[in-house]
Amino acid sequence: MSVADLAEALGKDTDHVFEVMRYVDNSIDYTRPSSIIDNWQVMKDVVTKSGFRYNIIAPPGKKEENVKDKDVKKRPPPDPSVLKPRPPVVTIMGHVDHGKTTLLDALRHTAVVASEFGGITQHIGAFSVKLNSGKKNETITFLDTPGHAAFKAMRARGAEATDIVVLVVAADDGVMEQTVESIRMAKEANVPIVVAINKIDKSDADVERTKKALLSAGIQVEDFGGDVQVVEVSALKGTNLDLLVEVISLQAQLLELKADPTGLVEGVVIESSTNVHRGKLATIIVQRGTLKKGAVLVAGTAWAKVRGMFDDKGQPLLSGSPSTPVEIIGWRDLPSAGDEVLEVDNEKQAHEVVKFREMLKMKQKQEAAQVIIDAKTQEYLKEYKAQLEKKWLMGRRKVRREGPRPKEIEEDNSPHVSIILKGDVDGSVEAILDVLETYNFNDDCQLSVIHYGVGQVTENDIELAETFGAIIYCFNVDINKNVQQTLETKDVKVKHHNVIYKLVDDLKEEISSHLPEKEVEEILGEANVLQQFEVNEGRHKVPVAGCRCTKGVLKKSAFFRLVRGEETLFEGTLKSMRHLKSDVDSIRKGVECGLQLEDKTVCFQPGDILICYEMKSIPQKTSWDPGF
Ligand SMILES: Nc1nc2c(ncn2[C@@H]2O[C@H](COP(=O)(O)OP(=O)(O)OP(=O)(O)O)[C@@H](O)[C@H]2O)c(=O)[nH]1
Repeated sequence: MSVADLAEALGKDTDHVFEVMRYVDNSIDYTRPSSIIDNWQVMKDVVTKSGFRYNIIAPPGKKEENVKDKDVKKRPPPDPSVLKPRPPVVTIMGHVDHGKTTLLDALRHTAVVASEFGGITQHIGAFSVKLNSGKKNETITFLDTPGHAAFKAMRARGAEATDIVVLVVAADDGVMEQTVESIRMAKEANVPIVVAINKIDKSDADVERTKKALLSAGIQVEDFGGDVQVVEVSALKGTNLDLLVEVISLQAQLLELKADPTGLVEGVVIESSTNVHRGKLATIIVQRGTLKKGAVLVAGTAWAKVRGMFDDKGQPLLSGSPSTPVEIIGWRDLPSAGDEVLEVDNEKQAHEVVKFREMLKMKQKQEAAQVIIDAKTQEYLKEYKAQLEKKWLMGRRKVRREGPRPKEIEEDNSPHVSIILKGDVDGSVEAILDVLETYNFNDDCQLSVIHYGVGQVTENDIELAETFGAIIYCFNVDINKNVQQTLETKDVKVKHHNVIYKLVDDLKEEISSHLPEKEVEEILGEANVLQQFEVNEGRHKVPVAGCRCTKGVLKKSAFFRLVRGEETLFEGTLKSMRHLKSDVDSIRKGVECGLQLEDKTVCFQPGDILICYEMKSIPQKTSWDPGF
């Protein structure tokens, strides 16, 4: 930072910085506004002496590039003329243990049996069931992740992958908590329901009761005149599964499900996993376009160049049309279930999209972190202020924040200085208060901070100052015209400062001026005792010191101290001062004289010293050392 930069950061001019630097060590080299302050301590000192506080933060990173929106979005809705029928995508939902997994297994088994390839099914998150009857090539796609958690997760990401919900309700158990929850979620997503009343093979199965309970739960069962189809099945025994598939197919026909099989692929990730042999895998359901090998896909911040596609029987696929679950190999990163899948033109675009999305993600993370940091800072500041208040109240004996009551002032004649402190920012006021904290009341003058705050001087401040006889100290704040007018009618002192140490120096002077004057000795002269005489005073003989003035002057009216070696034998006034035979008022250096003390009992010896002094009153200075 240069001197000019620092001045700007402080909201001052460079003269201010140079002025403060006069009181800062090692700052002699910084003579021009462009001088770079390379000494950290100098920087800190200038800041604190200016009444600010500093925060140490990491240097700002590279300036954010002005990145263009490189994201890729879904295409606008297709022209109805290009739409082709597509299979329904079905999710099975229901209460715990009502038989979702068993039903899926049974349906998958049906699929295997019906499959022309045969082979072993593998779990890829979804599978297709070919209908035995009906139109040729008619299939249903089942999402192989039962339970509403998966459904919820998909919806939370805005992926409406499901066309029909099969609600499994165990006939022995009836409608339970998660049955109701599943109904609510399907309704919210506006997805039609087909009910599979399961476990009808069980002896305690009660289909009628279950239907009634469903009706109460808001399902318009067809037996009761509603439009929701109900199939009674046994997933375990395989009873009525064909019927269930037919009913689903019927429901799908009612929905007239269609999709655009042309153009760039759009889809949704159903499941993703890593396989030691095959690498990163993800099953997607194509929703638009037809997926081909070599296509480049983006899902969240992951991308893939499709190296291979497989169906749920592990058979390689050449293409994936809408509603078909396809397992894809070729992912560089694993996408997450529910991620929207979009085909892009080439790898370069995939890179750009991913980079852009990562940048957005990072930004969101930073913003979220900033919110937390801001909240923490606020919390810290609040705590800091509370502590400051507490500190001031505790330190009242030293420096009274509240100051004395007006009545106390009238009764209390001991020296005190009351102040009101107004500053431009919290930091400066607190910094000054911190300095005032170092004031030591041993000084015999009490310092009271009647009031402090941020902002301009107000009428209220003036009123307070008048009541308490306080001085208003302004740090970097002005007084507006109206307040100035009020001020002119009052006997209130206002002092302006914009450098802390100057404000403190001023306050020191103010405090000093309130201290009582101090009595000090002023040595006028010194005399050596040559011998003791005795003179008659009435009937008594009194001792007189025969001396020579060796330093300064001896004044008769002044005080004298008789010193013998280390010992002081007398302190007081003279009875008489003579030179030869005559009384004199003073004796100069080199002149001999006879001095008689007020105390006649004091005897003299040659070699004694008499010191002549006067008492003088001098103004006191406060001993307060604020540390700078
Ligand atoms: N008798 C009979 N038992 C069944 C039937 N369907 C499922 N079960 C049994 O009910 C129990 C629970 O079946 P699951 O398929 O695991 O139930 P789920 O709904 O998938 O359970 P969660 O995965 O825990 O939610 C198992 O012991 C099944 O064998 C059925 O039609 N008849």
